[in-house]
Amino acid sequence: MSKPIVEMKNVNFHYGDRQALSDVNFTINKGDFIGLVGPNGGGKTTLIKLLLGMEKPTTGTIHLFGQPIRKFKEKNKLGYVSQKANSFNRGFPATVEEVVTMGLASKLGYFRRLSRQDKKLIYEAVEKVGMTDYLSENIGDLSGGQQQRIFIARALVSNPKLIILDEPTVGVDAENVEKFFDLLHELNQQNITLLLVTHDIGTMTHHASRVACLNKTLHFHGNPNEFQTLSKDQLSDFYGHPLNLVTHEH
Ligand SMILES: Nc1ncnc2c1ncn2[C@@H]1O[C@H](COP(=O)(O)OP(=O)(O)OP(=O)(O)O)[C@@H](O)[C@H]1O
Repeated sequence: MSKPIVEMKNVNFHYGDRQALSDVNFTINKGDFIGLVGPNGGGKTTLIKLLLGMEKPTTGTIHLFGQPIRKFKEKNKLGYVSQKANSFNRGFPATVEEVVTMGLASKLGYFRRLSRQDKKLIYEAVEKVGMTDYLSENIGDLSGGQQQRIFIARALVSNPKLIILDEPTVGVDAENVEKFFDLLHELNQQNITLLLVTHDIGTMTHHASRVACLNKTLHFHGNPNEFQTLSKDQLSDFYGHPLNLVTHEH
């Protein structure tokens, strides 16, 4: 079996006196589509910051693509779509094409001319997310769900192997959430590994291949069917408060 893409071992993390992560052992294998859930303040964003190298574990180790994280340099293999990505105001002066082009910034520097190959990458990424008709529109004029697609395209231009998404469907209506998950499914079929932080447990369990539940430590890591069969008491223990798991019939 190939090495995991992400391997966290005995990871602890403190913000000053506050422990945000405690003895986290977590692996992501190639081809996984992991839904990361947990209560507010459970440490999901902190875990992402560690994977992106924005914070270092207080103790414990992290390997990315088989390398210790401090030696890992192939940043293009990691794509990131943040929670606040879809909050551009109307009239924000950048077109869809310009926003997606920013995904090549680490390769190009901001002001270099685009080569024909760069343009091809940009158009292919926009096509993959089904937004070709919107290339010259202002990003601020798109809906939250459409903006989120553009941010996926921006992540796709660097040809990432793992995309991390932090609550990408906040503020997106139910119908478009479903379409968004369909897009994630397609990307996953094209060999892109996904780590999705979400509070939308019902929709996620229909699409993810594994579910991880984080409340300081990893309380559950298994397949969505097992997650759905957890008892109310088990879920309440994980979440620190009662939780009704609402799943949607398909
Ligand atoms: N910069 C910071 N300084 C101090 N404490 C922080 C900081 N960022 C987060 N925390 C604390 O660390 C804990 C984990 O926070 P984190 O944002 O990782 O949780 P989360 O699971 O992403 O929450 P949510 O679902 O609400 O986004 C919380 O107790 C939070 O208050």
